[in-house]
Amino acid sequence: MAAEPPPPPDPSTPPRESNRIRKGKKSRGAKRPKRAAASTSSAATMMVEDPFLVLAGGKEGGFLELEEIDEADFGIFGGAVEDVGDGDNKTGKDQKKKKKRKRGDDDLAGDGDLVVESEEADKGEKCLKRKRRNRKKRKVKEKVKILESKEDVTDDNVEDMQDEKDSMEQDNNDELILGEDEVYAWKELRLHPLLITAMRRLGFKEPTPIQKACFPAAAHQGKDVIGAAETGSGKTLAFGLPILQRLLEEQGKASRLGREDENTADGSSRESPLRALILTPTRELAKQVCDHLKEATKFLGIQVVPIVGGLSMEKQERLLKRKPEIVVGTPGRLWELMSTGNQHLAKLHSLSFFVLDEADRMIERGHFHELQSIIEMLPLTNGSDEQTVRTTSSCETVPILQIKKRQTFVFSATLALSANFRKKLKRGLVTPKASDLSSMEALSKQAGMKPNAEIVDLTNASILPEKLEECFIECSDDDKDACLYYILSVHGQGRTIIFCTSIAALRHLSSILRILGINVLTNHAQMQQRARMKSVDRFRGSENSIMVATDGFARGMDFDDVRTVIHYQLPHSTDVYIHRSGRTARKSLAGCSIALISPSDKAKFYTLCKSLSKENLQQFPVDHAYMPAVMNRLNLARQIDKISRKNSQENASKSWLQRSAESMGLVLETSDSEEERVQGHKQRKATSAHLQKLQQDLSELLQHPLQPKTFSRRYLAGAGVSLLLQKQLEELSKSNVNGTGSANENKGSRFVVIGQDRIEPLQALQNSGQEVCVNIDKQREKRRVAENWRRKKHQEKKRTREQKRKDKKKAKERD
Ligand SMILES: Nc1ncnc2c1ncn2[C@@H]1O[C@H](COP(=O)(O)OP(=O)(O)OP(=O)(O)O)[C@@H](O)[C@H]1O
Repeated sequence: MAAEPPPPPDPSTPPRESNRIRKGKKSRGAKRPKRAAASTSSAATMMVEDPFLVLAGGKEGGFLELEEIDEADFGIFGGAVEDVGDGDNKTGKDQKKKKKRKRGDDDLAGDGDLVVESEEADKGEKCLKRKRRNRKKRKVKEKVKILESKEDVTDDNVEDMQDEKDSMEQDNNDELILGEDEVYAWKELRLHPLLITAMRRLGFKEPTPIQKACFPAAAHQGKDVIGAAETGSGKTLAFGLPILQRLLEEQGKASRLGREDENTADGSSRESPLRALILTPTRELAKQVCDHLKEATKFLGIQVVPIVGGLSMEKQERLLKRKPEIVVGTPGRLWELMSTGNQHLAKLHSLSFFVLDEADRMIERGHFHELQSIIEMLPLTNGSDEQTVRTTSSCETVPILQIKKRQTFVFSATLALSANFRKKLKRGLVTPKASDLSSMEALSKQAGMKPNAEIVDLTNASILPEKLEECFIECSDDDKDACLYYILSVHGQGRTIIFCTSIAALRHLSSILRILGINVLTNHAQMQQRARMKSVDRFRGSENSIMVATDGFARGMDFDDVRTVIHYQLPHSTDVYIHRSGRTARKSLAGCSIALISPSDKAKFYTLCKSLSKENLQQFPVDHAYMPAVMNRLNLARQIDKISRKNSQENASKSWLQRSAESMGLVLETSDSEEERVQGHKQRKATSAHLQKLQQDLSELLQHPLQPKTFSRRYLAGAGVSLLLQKQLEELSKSNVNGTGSANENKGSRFVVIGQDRIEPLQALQNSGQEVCVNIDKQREKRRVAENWRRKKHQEKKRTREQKRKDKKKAKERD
């Protein structure tokens, strides 16, 4: 097993660097992405004291404690727990601001000041309000939890709970982003009023095409749905909203019939049966779908819980005891709980929705057995449309509701159905064997898909996001690290995902990048589930975070504004490439996907381009002047990595030997002679000194921003001087005028480093990317034409030479 990556060489190492202005035309960067703008002015003021400060990278992401993750998952009202931490500090600041405002009023500040102050006052007030609300919500949640855990719920308690819920609803109204008349499109769909409010709160003005296409069939006509649309198109709510609509309609019916009161009085109001079971192929996706649905069900009193492997089973059993209506999980853990007789999961007769998300992935090897077992547990769906469920278990009463037949939703980013699938379904011709889940058709049929299912296929030839810009860099296998480091340190701005196909490559890469002072997160199948969830949360938490992940991360994960996706290794299939690239350019934002192509990747790459019908692709512009500096650092990092790995492997095997000996009650004796021991000691000392030296050298290099070979400290380029640079120059000249004349004393030896804001990969590509033909057939044709031309030329030359020789010979003979 590979050792854990070693820590970075020096904690003081600046995490990431910025370009510097240099002589020549390369100072592009006049256009800046919006997000960087906020930091510009503060960075400029920092520069005079410590020019390198402005070069420091982005802020670290919030590191969620496990308990926090758990709380966020399992909130009663379905909403994620809002950030109420460090409230004291912030409140303190707010109070200070308030005082300041008061003083400002008294001092009768100028107009501009007043505007700023009143804006601040508004902000402060909003902030306080939000905090009060959060505190209140927390209290309510705690109270509800306590009440629910009590076995004897009294009428008073129930009334209290209702009051608190009412006040939450009031809060809900306060949080609305959109006005009532802005959500006309949802009303047209006849979405439940409470869901419309939820959409207003989420700021979702209108349904996405897949939601619009699925909702009427699923919610109003009660049909099964097979849905396919590009990644990031809102598939979660496409199946989520019909589920919530029906649950809310049934709640409404029940309360109209006065049954809710009855149930509440006997304390079983929250003991609802399982109504929707959503299966996802990965744990991360399950958590994401769950969080997304929780967002939508906030204030609705519908519980959604995630059931995934890798987390405590006891805790999940406790969660299921709360009888959540919606369970989102992965087949493995769900089946584990079902097969051990979990009562809530066993009540599948009450199930109204069975959902398979990312179904194409689900049918890949690995999930077969559990998926098959779960599907076999499902009651048959061909009962009557309206069946009354009265089943009771020994200890619980299932509310008597008119439960319609179960609906099946199968969603995916790609749709691999035969042209006559619907006909086959209708005629009952899709008759998979009991164990056949190898295709979407067989899976859909086995899951109970009915013949009148709605098939919504919004995929088209190019299912990659519209605003995605794809490009590639041609390099040797060995240079992939260098290219990657170049992108991250020269351009790297914004959230980035680096995809590897193998865990070994991921480990190597993340270790090297960390040694180079780039703080990367990792996510792969051999990590502990909690660690994976933490890394996802940290990735979400910072807008400059970098994730190195394997393909498990490629599907369905939804992050705000991932700016760049880098394919360090090419995926094995076009499908995975689409999913990987689809992590960026979501929600109509632009994004960039860069593939690193080594000679051994070429054939695969051309096939991929062909299957995506791409004739030309842009080449990412790499400024080779940076490469010597990149290679310097990389060579040091590789040496450090090699030594550290060797050391940690030795330590691991030594401690294993010791542990084994101890467990057998043996004393470990070394067979080494005294001389060998001394020799070994000396060698270790020398290695450690060498390691230290390497680390020191690297950390010295990392203290300076990466410079191109042609960089001159004496001259500034006139063109393309960015706003940040202009401000820094202004500051610099001011500080010189203000009497820090000592700088002039020794002009030759002193220089000032000026931070240039970086341009992100997408912008670099747009500025100077070059289109290259990636159609292998065309390339072959071109090569053949060129070859023919060369051959012809060669023959022509040969003929001329021959002719000349003959002419000479003839001339000689004549003489
Ligand atoms: N109607 C809407 N309006 C605006 N944003 C929406 C709407 N519906 C969903 N979203 C947002 O779009 C993003 C993508 O949604 P979702 O994760 O459901 O996409 P997806 O199709 O499942 O993607 P993937 O195939 O990658 O899983 C989410 O952040 C979600 O909040």
